[in-house]
Amino acid sequence: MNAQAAAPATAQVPGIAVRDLTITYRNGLTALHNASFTTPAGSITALVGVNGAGKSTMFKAIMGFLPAAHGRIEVMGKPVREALRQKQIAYVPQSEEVDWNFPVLVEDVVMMGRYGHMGFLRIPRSQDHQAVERALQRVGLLELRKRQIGELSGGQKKRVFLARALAQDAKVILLDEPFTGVDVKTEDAIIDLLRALKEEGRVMLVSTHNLGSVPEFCDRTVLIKHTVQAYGLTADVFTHENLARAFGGVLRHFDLPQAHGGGNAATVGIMSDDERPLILLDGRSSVRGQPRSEWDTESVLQAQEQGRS
Ligand SMILES: Nc1ncnc2c1ncn2[C@@H]1O[C@H](COP(=O)(O)OP(=O)(O)OP(=O)(O)O)[C@@H](O)[C@H]1O
Repeated sequence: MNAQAAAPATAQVPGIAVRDLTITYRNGLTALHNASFTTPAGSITALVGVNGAGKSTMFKAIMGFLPAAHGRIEVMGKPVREALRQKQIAYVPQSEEVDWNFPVLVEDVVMMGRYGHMGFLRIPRSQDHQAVERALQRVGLLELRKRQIGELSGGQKKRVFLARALAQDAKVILLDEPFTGVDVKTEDAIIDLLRALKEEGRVMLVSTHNLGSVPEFCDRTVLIKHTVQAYGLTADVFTHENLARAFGGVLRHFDLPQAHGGGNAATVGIMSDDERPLILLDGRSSVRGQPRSEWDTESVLQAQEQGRS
C-alpha cells in the first residue's frame, strides 16, 4: 500500500495520526516533508528506514520536542499537546541518548514516569510506589530496583525505560531501537511484553533496523525516507519492492530461486540491514514458524477482528 492509499478497515479507533508533517531543523534542514500515516489503538507499528531517514525526528515531533513547519499530529484522537498534558505518551530512548554515569537508582528512573501524576513538590504517594513496583515486576527487574542504573546490562537498561513508560501508564509508547545491543532472549521478552501491551489497547511505535523481527511482532509498518513512503499492514508493506525503495542499495539482498521444495517452488529472498535478516518468499515477508497462508492480509485482519470482539 502506498502512503496515499486508504487506511486499513480496522484503523477506526485512533492511535497515532500524522498528517502532512514537515519538520525543519533550525539549520534549515528539512528532515521530514509531508509525512502521513495512521495507526489504530491496540497496535504495534514498526518505523523502518535507513540511518538519517527521519525516524528519531518523527519521535521527537510526536513527543512535542520539535515544532511542525506544516501538518499536524494527533494522539488518541487529541492534539499532541493535549495528549502530552494527560501523560499519554512515553518515550523509550536509544541507549546513546542517556548519561549512564548519572548516579540514580533503577527505581528512581521508573519513578520519573510518575512525576506527571504527582503534585508540584513531587512527593511520591503509595499509589506511585505501587505503580513503580508493578512496572518493575512486569519487566522482570524488581530484584534490581536498588541498583545504580549504570551498573545494568544494555538489555536491562532498556527494560528500565520500558518500566518507566508503564509506571506512567502511557497509552502510546515510542521505542527508539529497543533491540540494539540486546540478546535474542531479552529481545523475545521485550516482544512478549509489547504484545501484552497491545492487547491492553496501547499503541507502540518501534524504530528498528532488525528487519527479521518486524513481521513477527509488528502488525503494521511505516517505511520512512525523509517522508512516509508506505504504511499499512506489515504483510502488505514489507515487500521486496518497497524495502528496496526505502533502503536503496543499502540492504544486503540474496535470492535463492526455487529453494522451497515440495512442488511449490518459490523464490526465497533474504534482506538484511542488521543482525536478524528478513526472509521473503516470492517477494513477501514471512514469519518464523508460520506458513505464509497464516500471514496474509485477510488472516491478520480476521485475527484482529476476533481479538476485538
Ligand atoms: N538537531 C538536529 N539539527 C539538524 N539536523 C538534524 C538534527 N537531528 C537530526 N538531524 C538531521 O535530520 C536527518 C534525520 O535524522 P534522524 O536522527 O531523524 O534519522 P534516523 O532515521 O533516526 O537515523 P538513525 O537510524 O541513524 O537513528 C538527518 O539528516 C540528520 O542529520
